[in-house]
Amino acid sequence: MSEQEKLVIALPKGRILEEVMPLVKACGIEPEAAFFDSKSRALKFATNHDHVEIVRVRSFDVATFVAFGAAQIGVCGGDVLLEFDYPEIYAPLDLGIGYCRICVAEPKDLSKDDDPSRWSHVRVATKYPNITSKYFAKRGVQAECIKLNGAMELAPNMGLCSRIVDLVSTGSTLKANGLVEVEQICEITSRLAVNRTALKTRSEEIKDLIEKFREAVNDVSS
Ligand SMILES: Nc1ncnc2c1ncn2[C@@H]1O[C@H](COP(=O)(O)OP(=O)(O)OP(=O)(O)O)[C@@H](O)[C@H]1O
Ligand SMILES: O=P(O)(O)OC[C@H]1O[C@H](OP(=O)(O)OP(=O)(O)O)[C@H](O)[C@@H]1O
Repeated sequence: MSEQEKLVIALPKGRILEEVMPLVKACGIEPEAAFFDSKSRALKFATNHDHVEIVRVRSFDVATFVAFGAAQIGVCGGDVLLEFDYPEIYAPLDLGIGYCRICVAEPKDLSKDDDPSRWSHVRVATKYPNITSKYFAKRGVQAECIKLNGAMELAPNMGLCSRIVDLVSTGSTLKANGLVEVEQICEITSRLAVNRTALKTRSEEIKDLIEKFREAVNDVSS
């Protein structure tokens, strides 16, 4: 079988991977042993199906691989899908994993006398400049975004800005860095991401896989 004909599934190598693998297994897909070997430097893996391959990439890159058709299907956080907003991606299924929320946070001391409804301009450190700008634009607030790729919680303490927009789950990272949540932008879970062209040209196999994931999600939640 040529590489062209293979169905490529892109999975995120971070924290979601552990939660997504039971779903992949429930779909009847088992990656080769190297996938589970932390010493392996391989990035592309065969599976128990000749025509199915798995690539393991960074969470943000899953969306890019799927949008450009390098992978036909993938799993990534709703935060990533919102940030890129790729028209080429169809995200039909909430997988019910990777629960978190996108929030605006600021130092505890600042929050005591702060009133977010009076903001007209904010400088924000974030990994999500598009989500942040859109959110504040809707409220008529001009957002100046400083793009960071991690450790956003450091920014207010180091004079980069007063506020951040980041993912919050337990809240312990905010707390450990003297920050408090002042607004919630949206809730996030991980979703199945499908390339729209592939959905048309390889409709049967992709719809079949979406259905398998749907059943796996239902089985887990029932
Ligand atoms: N604290 C959290 N709790 C629950 N889900 C989270 C949390 N942080 C991130 N997520 C979800 O998991 C996804 C992947 O996050 P992860 O931390 O594994 O990778 P990353 O730091 O965004 O990317 P990378 O490490 O590849 O740069 C996020 O896009 C989000 O949907
Ligand atoms: O509310 P909590 O449960 O503390 O989780 C929130 C933290 O989790 C994520 O960071 P991650 O661990 O992915 O690190 P990074 O984004 O800095 O790489 C997010 O960016 C927050 O820093």
